[in-house]
Amino acid sequence: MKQIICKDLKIGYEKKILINSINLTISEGEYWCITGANGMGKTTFIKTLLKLIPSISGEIILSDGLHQTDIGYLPQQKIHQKNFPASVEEIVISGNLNKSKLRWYYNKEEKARAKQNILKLGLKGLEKKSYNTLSGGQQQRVLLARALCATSKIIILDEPVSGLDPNVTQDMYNVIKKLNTEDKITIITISHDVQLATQDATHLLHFEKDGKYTIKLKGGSKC
Ligand SMILES: Nc1ncnc2c1ncn2[C@@H]1O[C@H](COP(=O)(O)OP(=O)(O)OP(=O)(O)O)[C@@H](O)[C@H]1O
Repeated sequence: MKQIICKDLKIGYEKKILINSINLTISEGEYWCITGANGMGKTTFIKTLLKLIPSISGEIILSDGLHQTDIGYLPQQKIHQKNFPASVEEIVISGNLNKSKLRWYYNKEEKARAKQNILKLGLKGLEKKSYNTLSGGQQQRVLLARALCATSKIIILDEPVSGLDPNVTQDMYNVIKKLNTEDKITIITISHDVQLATQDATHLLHFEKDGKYTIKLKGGSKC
């Protein structure tokens, strides 16, 4: 089932076009990995998909009843965010805010969903801990559990393993792979580690200089 269709999508900022004419379709259950050198426009692309910034031209079509709120987002963590003074359970349950914005409390299902995602991400026992006392890998799991409270359809991740040591990095990739293969969640992730990231990806979107890009499918064939 098609979920996101980009048609002649031109991305960038005022007077600065980064990628010209992106044409691609992301379907349910796919795992897209976006690579490219620094400054090529990877983060700009996902922010454009998330409608956090406007495109220069072209279209992003959400297909088959998908809504913008069905797209979960794990942003790149900035240093000051690592010191956020809230508990694990408070952060995870806040993933429901998009849906509950007309209410000032969380309902039963939202609380159950938060509990379930805490379990799924191996955070049981850490619920009352303050986020700023956790390791980098645990913090990423908390943010992923939060994103899962917002959606069970698509998750977009901006460099989810940045700053993690190799074992924790592999752990994080395993968690993401499980969400993709077992829960059928569509994954769109940015990575600098092409080899590790593409071990699980079904599609490799590579941004190049001069506004160009390539798409490779698992197994190496181009499309
Ligand atoms: N708000 C902004 N206004 C203007 N230019 C911006 C803005 N944000 C980013 N840029 C510029 O757009 C270009 C692409 O940035 P982007 O963050 O999308 O690259 P990236 O491929 O994700 O890089 P990295 O791998 O370093 O994270 C860079 O030259 C950057 O300086």
